Amino acid sequence: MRNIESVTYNGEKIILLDQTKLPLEEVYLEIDSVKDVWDAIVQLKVRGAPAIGIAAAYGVALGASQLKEDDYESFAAKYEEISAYLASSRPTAVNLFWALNRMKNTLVANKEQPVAEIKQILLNEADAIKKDDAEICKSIGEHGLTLLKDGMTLLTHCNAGGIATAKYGTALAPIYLAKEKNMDIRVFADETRPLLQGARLTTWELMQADIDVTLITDSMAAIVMQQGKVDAVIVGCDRIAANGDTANKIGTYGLAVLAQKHNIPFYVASPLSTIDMETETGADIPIEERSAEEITCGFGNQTAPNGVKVFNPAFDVTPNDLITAIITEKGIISAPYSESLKNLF
Ligand SMILES: CSC[C@@H](O)[C@@H](O)C(=O)COP(=O)(O)O
Repeated sequence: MRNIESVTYNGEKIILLDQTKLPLEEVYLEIDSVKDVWDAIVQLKVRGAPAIGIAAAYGVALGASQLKEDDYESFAAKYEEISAYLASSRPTAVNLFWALNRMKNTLVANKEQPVAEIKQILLNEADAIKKDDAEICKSIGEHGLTLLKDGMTLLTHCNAGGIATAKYGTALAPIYLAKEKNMDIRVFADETRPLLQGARLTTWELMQADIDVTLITDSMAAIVMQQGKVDAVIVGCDRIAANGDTANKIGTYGLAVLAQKHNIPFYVASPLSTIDMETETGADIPIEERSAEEITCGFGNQTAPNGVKVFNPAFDVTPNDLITAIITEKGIISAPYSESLKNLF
């Protein structure tokens, strides 16, 4: 598998794979300001819950490294401002807040160190978050692989692959590991309106790895399931509430309903960093709403009348009773999720 890094740090700048340019161009941005990290997250140049967390961790570490304050109190006050700013970029993926929290804990744990030292410790912590994520994704892949059999066809939505994480992805990790074992796994990739993460990113990633992928529009998921062409659905997620309700890219809930109707298992792949035990149910998960133009004028092509009213939620919530199992780095869990999730921590 080609190692495509969506987020790296070269000692001076954050290097981001610009996911808005894919699949036509593989462009890497060199970022040296917190504002540019914020913009990249908002504009989905870097996207996918774990990758957003990694980018925010590097963002806050980079911002801290540029601060002039050399006493801890004033340094920490400025640090808080940077962290709060990055936290305001996108509301749904809990990994953003999880990563900023881990960084803050590192700051506080090292408050007795000289500020110059703390700056390096923060950069090291961002590196550690990224390194951990690659290992976590591999482990999700290993657990997920136990659910796959040679010859299976999976359906996935959005992009929960390597470029949405440090490596391997979450939903795509078992598929990559199956490929390493020469298993024959086929994938239907939903286009994923309106920003086409499935069409642009998942197909690109899987084709790079020589995995058999077939692109369908979101509205074709029903027919491929009805025709018996799908053995399981596997998706990533942006936040799992304490009762197992799961927020993921808009359209995921509909897929889960369809999967139930057709007796197809519906799997969610999730690192523990995406599980939010402080959010009780899906109703409490903040759902990002994005601009009308993403629907009326997608990729610069106007497809709706000027002034039309638009509703554009970026995520929906799949109720826990539609989820066959959640695949984590610590193993596969199933209902009742309130108990099985609690046992993971
Ligand atoms: C491993 S990525 C999991 C999720 O973040 C992914 O499925 C998803 O919904 C991404 O949405 P996006 O808006 O592209 O950031």
